[in-house]
Amino acid sequence: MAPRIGVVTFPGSLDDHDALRAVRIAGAEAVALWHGSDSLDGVDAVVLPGGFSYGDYLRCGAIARFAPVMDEVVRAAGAGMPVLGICNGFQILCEAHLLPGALIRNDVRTFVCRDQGLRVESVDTTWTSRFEVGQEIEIVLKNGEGGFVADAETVARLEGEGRVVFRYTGANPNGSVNDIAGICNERGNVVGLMPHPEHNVDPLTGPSLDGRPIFASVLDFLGAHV
Ligand SMILES: NC(=O)CC[C@H](N)C(=O)O
Repeated sequence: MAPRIGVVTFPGSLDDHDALRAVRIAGAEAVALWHGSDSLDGVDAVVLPGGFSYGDYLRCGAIARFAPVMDEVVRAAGAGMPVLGICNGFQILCEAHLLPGALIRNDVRTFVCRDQGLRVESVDTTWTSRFEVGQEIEIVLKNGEGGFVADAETVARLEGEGRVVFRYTGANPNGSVNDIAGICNERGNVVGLMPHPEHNVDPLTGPSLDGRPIFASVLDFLGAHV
């Protein structure tokens, strides 16, 4: 039986359908989950998609973090379930304290939308095992609040423990400390990144298929563990 991967829709989610599609393209069963639910419907992994949950009011992800479904996401993440937060999903993971640090307004003070070069820094996560360390990839970046910040001690710990998963290449697009584009938790089952791998899975829309290994990696993991 194919692993079941859930994608949570919050009011204001934008990229939930693309995430569901990316999951299907990878070969998993895609399960739509709802923010108001207190159940993860027995899924094997969860994606928090991009968008503008609750209209980005207060701060991106600050209200979504209190959605009923998040209690289950936090519990499942603690039990080792793979959880991926894409852009607004990354912001929600930080607000929920599943990942450290915060995402603040881009230093350029404008929304940034472009194809972004990234370097894969860690393949020791549930979502990146299919990449090579140092691999250069291209993934869509589109957000207004993508600047990753954390206190110096936290940044040093992330760097020292190999928990920086992706780094921007070329000019830093948003002021993220150390060019950080994505990080993981200590166990490597929770990953958050600002770029959108779910938009880079189809040759029709391109420009690359570099998002595919993210979803293939978790399928490898689930194939071995479910
Ligand atoms: N693409 C997104 O998920 C955007 C996230 C958030 N609304 C921002 O602008 O930063």
